[in-house]
Amino acid sequence: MSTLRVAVIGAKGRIGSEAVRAVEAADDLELVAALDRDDRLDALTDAGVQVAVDLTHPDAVMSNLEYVVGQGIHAVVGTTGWTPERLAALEGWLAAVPGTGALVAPNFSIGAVLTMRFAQQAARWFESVEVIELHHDNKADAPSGTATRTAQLIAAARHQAGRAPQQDPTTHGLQGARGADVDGVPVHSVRLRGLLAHQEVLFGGTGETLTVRHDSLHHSSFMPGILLAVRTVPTVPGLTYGLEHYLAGTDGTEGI
Ligand SMILES: NC(=O)C1=CN([C@@H]2O[C@H](COP(=O)(O)OP(=O)(O)OC[C@H]3O[C@@H](n4cnc5c(N)ncnc54)[C@H](OP(=O)(O)O)[C@@H]3O)[C@@H](O)[C@H]2O)C=CC1
Ligand SMILES: O=C(O)C1=N[C@H](C(=O)O)C[C@H](O)C1
Repeated sequence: MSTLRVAVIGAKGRIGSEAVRAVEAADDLELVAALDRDDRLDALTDAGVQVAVDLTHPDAVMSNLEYVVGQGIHAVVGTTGWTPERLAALEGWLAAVPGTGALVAPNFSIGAVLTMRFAQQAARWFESVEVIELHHDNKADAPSGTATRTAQLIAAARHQAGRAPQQDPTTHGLQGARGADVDGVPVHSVRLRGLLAHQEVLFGGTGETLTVRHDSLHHSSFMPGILLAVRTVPTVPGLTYGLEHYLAGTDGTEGI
């Protein structure tokens, strides 16, 4: 059986080290490069890498991807900090190397992908919605990539349903008390030692609330999604945003 030659960039980090172990344990994948800060990216070409997994830092990911995609290496990206401008830049680099694919996944865990989907479905039925994300105390970015994407999806679903933007009644208070505004959806970020990655989406209507909650309790929760992405990305040229696009059909159904 021929194996896919894989690299992990950010290999010494919390999720990167788990990804190294997951790739090494997969019979159909071969870990041929494990890079971290200060390692040279040309090691990827020297090692004949076919798929590179970036799990680094919002400050590092764009220069990494410019090199990776420029070399025609497929990219699986879990690193956060994505903006429309960054996605457009990545799309431009991919267009210059036809046949090369990149997946940017705000979250690789199935539960988080489902949370986003359920939140999208619920969004049009409730007047109020707020997102609370809770993470470990070393996280560099806030709000989390997952919470940002969740709020964007909720806002788009509300807009599509013709729902008016939420009105914030606050006239007195401290700056920041109502969280960050992501497309009109308040997003609150908690950073606490002992946590890993958690999210609640709170919906409110007349006399009722609905809470959709997801908890990643260990970095192993992200591994099935990363391995699926590594195996799929060579078959999907161009930019894909969100693991849900790779899940369709994997269990014989239409996907989520
Ligand atoms: N999409 C998803 O499902 C998930 C995404 N993430 C995201 O992944 C990213 C990493 O998270 P986490 O593992 O917790 O962070 P860590 O800080 O634990 O790991 C990042 C690693 O990348 C290294 N690094 C920094 N810059 C570079 C560079 N230019 N080249 C190579 N390596 C570099 C860091 O080195 P140093 O320590 O020296 O800075 C560190 O070893 C974050 O953006 C996080 O949000 C995390 C979990 C799940
Ligand atoms: O930094 C993390 O830990 C995580 N980052 C991603 C995010 O910002 O959404 C995914 C998950 O929440 C873990």
